[in-house]
Amino acid sequence: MAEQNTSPLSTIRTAVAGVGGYAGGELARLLLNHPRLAQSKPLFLGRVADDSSAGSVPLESLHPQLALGAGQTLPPVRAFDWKLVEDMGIEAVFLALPHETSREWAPQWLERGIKVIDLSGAWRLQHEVNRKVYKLTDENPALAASLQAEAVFGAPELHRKEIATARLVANPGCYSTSIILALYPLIQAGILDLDHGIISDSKSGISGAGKAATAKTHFMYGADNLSAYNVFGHRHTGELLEQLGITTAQIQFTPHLLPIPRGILSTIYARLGSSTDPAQIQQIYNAFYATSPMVRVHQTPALPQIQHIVKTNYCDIGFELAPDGKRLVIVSCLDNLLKGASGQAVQNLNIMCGWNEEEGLL
Ligand SMILES: NC(=O)C1=CN([C@@H]2O[C@H](COP(=O)(O)OP(=O)(O)OC[C@H]3O[C@@H](n4cnc5c(N)ncnc54)[C@H](OP(=O)(O)O)[C@@H]3O)[C@@H](O)[C@H]2O)C=CC1
Ligand SMILES: CC(=O)N[C@@H](CCC(=O)OP(=O)(O)O)C(=O)O
Repeated sequence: MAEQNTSPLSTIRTAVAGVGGYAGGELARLLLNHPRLAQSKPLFLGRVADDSSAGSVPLESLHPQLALGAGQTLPPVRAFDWKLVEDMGIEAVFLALPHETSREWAPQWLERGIKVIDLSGAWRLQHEVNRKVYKLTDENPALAASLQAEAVFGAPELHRKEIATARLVANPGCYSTSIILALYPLIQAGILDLDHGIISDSKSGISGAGKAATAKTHFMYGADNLSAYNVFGHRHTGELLEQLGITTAQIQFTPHLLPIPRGILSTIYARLGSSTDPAQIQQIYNAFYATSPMVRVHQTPALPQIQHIVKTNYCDIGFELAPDGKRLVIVSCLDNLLKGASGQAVQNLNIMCGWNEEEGLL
C-alpha cells in the first residue's frame, strides 16, 4: 500500500471550478462516487448564464451522462461566489480552468486557506524559461513567485511525500505523465545513454484539446487522420526537462493528434549506456512501482494498448529490448482525462487527505 498521512481526514469539503469542461465532468463523476465524500457532495462552479433566474444550472444539462434515475438529484452547477464558497466551508478546490485563469485564481483560494489542486499548466514549471510558453501574467509577481516555489508537481509516483502536505498541487500534463512515468525509473537508475538522445513519439485522443472545437480538432480535420504538431515547442517539454533532469538536447517529444475521443500512447526510443538484459529493466520498473497502485508494469515483451486504459486511472508501461541489449523501446499508455488529468487530481486529493491513493478510482 502507498504511504499515508499519520492522521487521515474522515472527509473533506471540495469544490470544482470549471465543472462544465471535459476534465470538470470527469471530476464531477469521480467525486460524486467517491466513498469518502458520500456525505459531503462537492460544490460545482461554472459559468452560469446571467439570465439563469436560479443562479444555477443542473449538472446533467452540462453532462447528461451523469444524470441519475427518478427521484435522485445531483448538486447543481452554481455561479461563482465567494460567499457561497465560505458558507459551504470549502477546504479544497480543483481548478479545471484555462491556464491563465488558474494562474489568476489560485492565489485567491489559497489566501482563504483553501487547498488548490490545479489541473492546468499554470503552476507546473519552476523555471521561467520553461514557463514562458504559457505567456502568464501575474498581478502580484512577488506572491506568484513565492507560490510557484511552494507548488508541488502532482505526480504521486514521484512526489507522494510532498503532495501529502502541499497547499498547491500542480497536476501534471497528460502527455508529460505518460512520458515521465516511463522514463523516471530508468533515468534514476542511471542506465540510459542520455546524450544519445531519447525520442518520445506520443499520440493523443482529441479530448486532450478541451471541449471547444478548433480548426485542428474539428471532426473534419481529426477524423480519418493522424497528424504531428508542435514538433519543437510543445508546452509539456518543460515538464519533461524539470522532472527528469534532462536537457532539451537529450529529448525529442513529438505529439500527434489521434482520431479517437480519449487515450494517450507514447512510444519512447532510448539507448542504454551499456548492454544489459531485459530482466534488469523489468526489475527496475517492478521495484520502482511496487507501491504505486495506479501504475501497471507489463511483463516484457507485452506492450500496453489504449483500449486497456481508456476510462481507467491506470498508466500502463511496457518495454522491449533489442537483441543487442542496448536499443530500448518503451510504451506508456493512459487516459488523458483520468490519469492525465482528473483521475490523477483525485489521486492527489486522496494523498492530501491521508487516504489510500487509489480510493474512488478503481
Ligand atoms: N483535456 C485534457 O485531456 C486535459 C486537460 N488539462 C487541463 O485541465 C484544464 C481544463 O481542461 P478541459 O476540461 O479539457 O478544458 P475545457 O475547455 O473542456 O473546459 C474548460 C472549462 O473552463 C471554463 N472556463 C473557460 N474560461 C473561463 C473563464 N475565463 N472563467 C471561468 N471559467 C472558464 C469553461 O467554462 P464553460 O463550460 O462555460 O465553457 C469550462 O468549464 C485546462 O487547464 C487543461 O489544460 C490537463 C490535462 C489533460
Ligand atoms: C490533444 C491535445 O491537444 N492535447 C493538449 C494537451 C492536453 C493537456 O495535457 O493539457 P494541459 O493543457 O493541461 O497541459 C495539447 O497538445 O495542447
